[in-house]
Amino acid sequence: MEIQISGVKKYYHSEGKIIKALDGVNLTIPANKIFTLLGPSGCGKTTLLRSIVGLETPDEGEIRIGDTIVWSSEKRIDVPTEKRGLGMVFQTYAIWPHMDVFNNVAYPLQNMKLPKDEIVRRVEKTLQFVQLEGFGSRPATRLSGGQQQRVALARALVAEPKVILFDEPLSNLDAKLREETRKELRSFLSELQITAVYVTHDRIEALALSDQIGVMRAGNIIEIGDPKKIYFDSEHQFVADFIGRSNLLPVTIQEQGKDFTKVVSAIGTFTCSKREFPAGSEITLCIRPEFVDLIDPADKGKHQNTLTGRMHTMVFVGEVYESEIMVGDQLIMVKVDPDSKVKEGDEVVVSIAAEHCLLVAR
Ligand SMILES: Nc1ncnc2c1ncn2[C@@H]1O[C@H](COP(=O)(O)OP(=O)(O)OP(=O)(O)O)[C@@H](O)[C@H]1O
Repeated sequence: MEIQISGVKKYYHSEGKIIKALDGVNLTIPANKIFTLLGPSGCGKTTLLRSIVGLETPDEGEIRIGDTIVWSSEKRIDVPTEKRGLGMVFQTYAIWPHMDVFNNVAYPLQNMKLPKDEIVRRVEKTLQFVQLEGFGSRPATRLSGGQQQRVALARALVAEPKVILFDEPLSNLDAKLREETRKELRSFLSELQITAVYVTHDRIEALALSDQIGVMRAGNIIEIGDPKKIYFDSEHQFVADFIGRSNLLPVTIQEQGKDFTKVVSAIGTFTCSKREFPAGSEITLCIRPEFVDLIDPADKGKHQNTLTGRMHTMVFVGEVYESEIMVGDQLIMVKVDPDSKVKEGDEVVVSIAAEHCLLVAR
């Protein structure tokens, strides 16, 4: 089911200040996809999620789930949480320690007062789906973190909701388990064909899990796109910077060509992927470290956008050296192959293909 959010505002008043947690959010969350709200702490992700669920009452606007208006300030509609047909998984799994796995998962169905045999059938089907078949009588506390998270997922799914919402569900797991659970979750959700709304401030999680990402800043959605669009082709410096390591250089436009834009920075001119900006715009050139190529100085004339500098630092992190080159008085981050012969202090020449010179609004 599609979720439509129109003009939703939520202001908090604290110590004489107004906090604009949601500042007129307009957003369409597509049906049957994994949509992630990504942004730094305090940008309003949880407030938006809780407003969809009905745990938070916005000040203004309208929220529609499928064809049903679940909240509207103007029409004075406020459908209670339990009638919104949603499943929810929280950061703290919120599974009940005094119950076994079966009863944890069965709880929403028992609340709906379904017949006992129907409850057993649906709980078993859901436990099988999350690969916890045969765990029904296990006390919930005698499960690993990843298994507890799957119980929470099963409980959210058992009533067959049309929409499932996740608030940082993996943040209590260690790094390795988080990675595994992320993969599992993606495959569970893809198989179910369900609308999933996922809140995280972890960019890798957002990239790995989502069909679409909505990046939030200060109570607003500033950019929406699939993970590759957000990573490779973002439009705002804030998004480019938040989603991955990048070299950000202030630039001014020198020339708009037919299929390129030429810009000037403190360390030289760059020919970039074409992007139109209003005259006089203050813009930023974003270059990801993985697209800065070390080249043979003798080949300098054959390459675009070359820079000469000195290798400043090289930190070996396994698959690459995370390195920095000093060009003028600007440090440029670059990834260097682990078998490279280059050493700190060497003079080096790098080039960056125009297609990887991304111009973004500040
Ligand atoms: N009950 C409240 N009273 C006052 N301010 C609040 C309240 N709840 C949230 N806020 C403020 O509203 C803003 C948005 O909070 P929210 O929890 O939605 O952000 P978030 O993006 O989910 O952050 P995090 O990733 O840290 O959970 C923050 O500035 C927060 O301090």
